[in-house]
Amino acid sequence: MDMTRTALNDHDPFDGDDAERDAIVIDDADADGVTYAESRRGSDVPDQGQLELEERHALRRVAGLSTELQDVTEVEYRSLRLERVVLIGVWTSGTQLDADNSLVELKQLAETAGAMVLEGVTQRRSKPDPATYVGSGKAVELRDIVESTGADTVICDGELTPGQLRQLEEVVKVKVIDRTALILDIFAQHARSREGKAQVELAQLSYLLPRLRGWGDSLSRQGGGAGGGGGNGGVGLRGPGETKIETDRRRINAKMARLRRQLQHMSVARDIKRDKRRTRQVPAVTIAGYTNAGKSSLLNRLTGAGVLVENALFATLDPTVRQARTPDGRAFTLSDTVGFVRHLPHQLVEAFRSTLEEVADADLIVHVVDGSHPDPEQQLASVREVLADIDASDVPELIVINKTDAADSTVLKQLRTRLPGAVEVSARTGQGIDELIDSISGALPQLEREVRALVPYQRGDLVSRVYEEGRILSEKHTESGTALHAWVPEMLANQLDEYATAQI
Ligand SMILES: Nc1nc2c(ncn2[C@@H]2O[C@H](COP(=O)(O)OP(=O)(O)OP(=O)(O)O)[C@@H](O)[C@H]2O)c(=O)[nH]1
Ligand SMILES: [Mg+2]
Repeated sequence: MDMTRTALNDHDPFDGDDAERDAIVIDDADADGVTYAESRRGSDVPDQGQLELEERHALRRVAGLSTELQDVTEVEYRSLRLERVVLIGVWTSGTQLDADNSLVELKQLAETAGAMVLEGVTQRRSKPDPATYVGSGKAVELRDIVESTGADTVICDGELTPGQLRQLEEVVKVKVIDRTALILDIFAQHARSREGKAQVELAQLSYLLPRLRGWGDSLSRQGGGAGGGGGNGGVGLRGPGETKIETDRRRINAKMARLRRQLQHMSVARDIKRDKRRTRQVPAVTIAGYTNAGKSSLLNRLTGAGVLVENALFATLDPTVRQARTPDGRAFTLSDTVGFVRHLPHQLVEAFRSTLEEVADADLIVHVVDGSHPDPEQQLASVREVLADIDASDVPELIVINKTDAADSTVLKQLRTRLPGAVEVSARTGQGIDELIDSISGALPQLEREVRALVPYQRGDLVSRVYEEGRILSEKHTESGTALHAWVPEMLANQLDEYATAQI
C-alpha cells in the first residue's frame, strides 16, 4: 500500500529525443513521382509546420512573465503557469506497469504544457480518497516530496472534484491541478484558428464554472507574490467574496453563451463546405488516432501537406484537409485532426464536437496506432471509445500501425495477430506507404456506375468532373465531342445519361 516512486524515464519512448524535435517536417522527397503526391501544395505550405513550431516555442519562452488578471475568464489559462511539478497518481486497477504508463503519459502532458517534472509517485487504493484524492497519510508524504524538491505545483492523474483540489492544496501547500486542467491548458496553448480558440475557451469555462470557489481560493493564495508559497495565513480572507463569485459566474455564463453562438456560425460555414464536397462525391478519408501517433506525419508523407509535426501531445488541434489521389487517379480528401487521449476531458469532446463530427462523417477512418508505444492496444481502445462517443463506430476503419522503424518486434508481432488487416508503416522512413495507399484505395466506397458517353465540347465541365471524381477507362476526341468510357459516381452518371451512347 506504499507510495511507489515511479521511475519516469524507464520506458519513456521519447527520452533523449531532442534531435527528433528538430526533425519536424518529414522529408517528402521520397514521395516524388508517385501519383498520390500530385496533390496541390499551396504556396505557403512547405514550411508551415516549421513556422508554427518556432512560433509555439517562442511563445512558450515568455510564458513566465507575470501578468495581472484582467478578466476572470482568463483565470484558468493564466493560473496554470506550471514550472516545477510533482506528479501523483492513484492506481485503482490494472497492473503496476499500467499505472507507470499512465504516469509517463502524465509526464509527457506536463512537459508539453511547459513544465519540468521533478518526481512522480503513485499510490495503490481501491478508490481515490473523497477528501484529498490520495489518502491523508500519503498527502503528508506528498507534502514532504514537494518541500524537498522545491516544486510549485502538484498534478494529479485524474479529474478531481473542486473539494479534493482544495483540500489537497491545503495539505501540500502548493497549487494542485488535475489532468483535465492540464490537457485544457495544452489545448489553450496550441489552439491557432479562431474556431479552435473558441472551442478551447468554451471547454475551459465549462471546467471552471463549477470550480469557481476552489480556484478562487487557490488563486488568492498564489496572489501572495511571485516566487514563494507565502501568504498562506489569509486564505479565506483573501478569497473572492460571494458577490464576486456570483458576478464571475454570470460573466462566465454569458461568455459561454456567446462562444456557443460563434461556434455555431463557424460550424455552419464548415457544413456548407462539407456538403459541397459531398455533392461532388469525393470520398472523405480522415486520419484519426491517439495523440502523438504520427497522424500529421502520415498526412505529410501522403500529401506533402507540410503540417506541423512535433513530439508533443496535441500538436494538432485544427483539422487540415488535403486533396489526394489513388494510384488509379481517383480523388479523395484526406484530413488530419485532433488526437485523442485516454479519458479525453468531456468538456473538450463537447466543445470539439463539430470538429469531431467530421470524423464521424468520413467514408473511411485511417486509425493510426503508434507501434513503438509501450501499450498500443490501450491507445487503440481509448480511440475507439472516443469514436463511439461521437457516433463514428459505423465508419469503416483501416488500422495503420505506424513507427515500425522504432517499434519492438515482439510488440509488432502481437499487434499483427490481434489486428489482422492492419497496415504497417513508418511515416518517417516511408516504409509501407505504398501498401497503405493501396489499402486506402481499396477501402474507398465503390464507384457506382460504368458509363459510355459522347459529351459535347460545350460540356467540358462534365468531362473535368469525370477526371476529378471518376476513373477513365478510355477517352477519344471526336468531331461531335469527347467520347468517354468511365466509372463515375451515381450522381455524375445521371448527368452523363443525357449523352449516353453505346458506340464507345
Ligand atoms: N520513429 C518514428 N517517429 C515518428 C514516425 N512518425 C511520426 N513520428 C514522430 O512522432 C511524433 C509525433 O508525430 P506527429 O505527426 O506530430 O503526431 P500526431 O499524431 O499528429 O500528434 P498530435 O497532433 O500531437 O496528436 C513526432 O516526433 C514525429 O517525428 C515514424 O514513423 N517513426
Ligand atoms: Mg498532429
